[in-house]
Amino acid sequence: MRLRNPSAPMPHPHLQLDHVRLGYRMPTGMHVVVDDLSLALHEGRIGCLLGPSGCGKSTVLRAISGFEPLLAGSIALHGEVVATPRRSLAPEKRRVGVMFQDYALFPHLSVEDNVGFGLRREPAAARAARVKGLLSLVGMASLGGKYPHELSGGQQQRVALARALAPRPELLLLDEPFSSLDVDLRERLAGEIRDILKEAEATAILVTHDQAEAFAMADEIGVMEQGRIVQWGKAYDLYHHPATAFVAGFIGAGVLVPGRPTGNGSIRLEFGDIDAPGPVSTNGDVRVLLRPDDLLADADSPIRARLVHKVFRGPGYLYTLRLPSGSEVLAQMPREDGHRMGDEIGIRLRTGSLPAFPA
Ligand SMILES: Nc1ncnc2c1ncn2[C@@H]1O[C@H](COP(=O)(O)OP(=O)(O)OP(=O)(O)O)[C@@H](O)[C@H]1O
Repeated sequence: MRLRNPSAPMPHPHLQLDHVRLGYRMPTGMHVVVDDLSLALHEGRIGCLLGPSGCGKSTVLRAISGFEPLLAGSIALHGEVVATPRRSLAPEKRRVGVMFQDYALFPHLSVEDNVGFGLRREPAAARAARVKGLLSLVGMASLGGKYPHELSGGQQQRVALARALAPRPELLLLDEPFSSLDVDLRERLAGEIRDILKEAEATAILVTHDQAEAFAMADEIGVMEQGRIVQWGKAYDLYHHPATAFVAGFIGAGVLVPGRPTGNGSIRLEFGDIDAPGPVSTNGDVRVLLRPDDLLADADSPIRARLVHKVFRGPGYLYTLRLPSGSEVLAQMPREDGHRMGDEIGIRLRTGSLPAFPA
């Protein structure tokens, strides 16, 4: 592991986007799809742009790799500005590698030749050594002679990763890399690919609409909504301290329940008071984020809710509970406890404070 002298100034971010605006020219005029987007990623970090379909994630990746002109702002790689609205360094000069969702392996080339494809100008011995090292890094050392159609989806994905890493890109971009794999494999492979990128000391940006993938792979995540990053942070903070109601709704399961600030630092919910997460205006109702793990079953609790839906989730059950007002909340219950549909269950809150947003 490389250690940094703590008194040395922080180096330039490896990738920096400042107030970037991007759009497409339409017959009706310019259609802006990304606006005022800024981010900074340091060397060796894995960042992620996470957001719903159409929010502009792929457009940002194309701008970083040099295939989308900027309408405003700038992009810098390792402290060097590579794009502004007036000038743009050619994609092949940026040393940015891209790995797409469909792997795009060459079907007529063996695994080894696929991985070595970007190294054709290197001397044969150096090229062979690099290919061997990469195949071993991605756990495919014995499969170099196979052809893509002989491999599983996960294996093809590893070959695609080795091929993208081969020319030692300054930055690796991963565009929805797991979307063609089934859900179980996706999360496992995301974790494995994270380990490989860390081992290779690569700096990478992943784009995805899948939160599990983002959480399994990224060090830091930017949640995008309609062309803007609405929150940038670690998975834990996005989950527990969402900055907006949109982030709260997009990340993890949960329900926004109505609440009313009492004026003395707490918020009144239908089933009791919670501490306000910070200064909350008393003039107006709020919505409070309640995650399934915020509620506990408690037979002695005076707060009663009716069980209207119950799903087995392996480690436990996910209950949908209807409160007397008719609003519904989710509750994660640890194991079978004999509750039946329609039962009235005593519940209580696990935590004293929950995120709140203006109603
Ligand atoms: N070539 C294009 N011409 C015109 N509009 C485009 C073009 N490419 C994308 N768009 C529009 O720009 C917006 C952002 O698209 P983009 O592909 O960046 O989103 P995304 O978040 O990557 O979505 P997805 O997850 O579905 O790939 C969308 O409204 C899309 O319709």
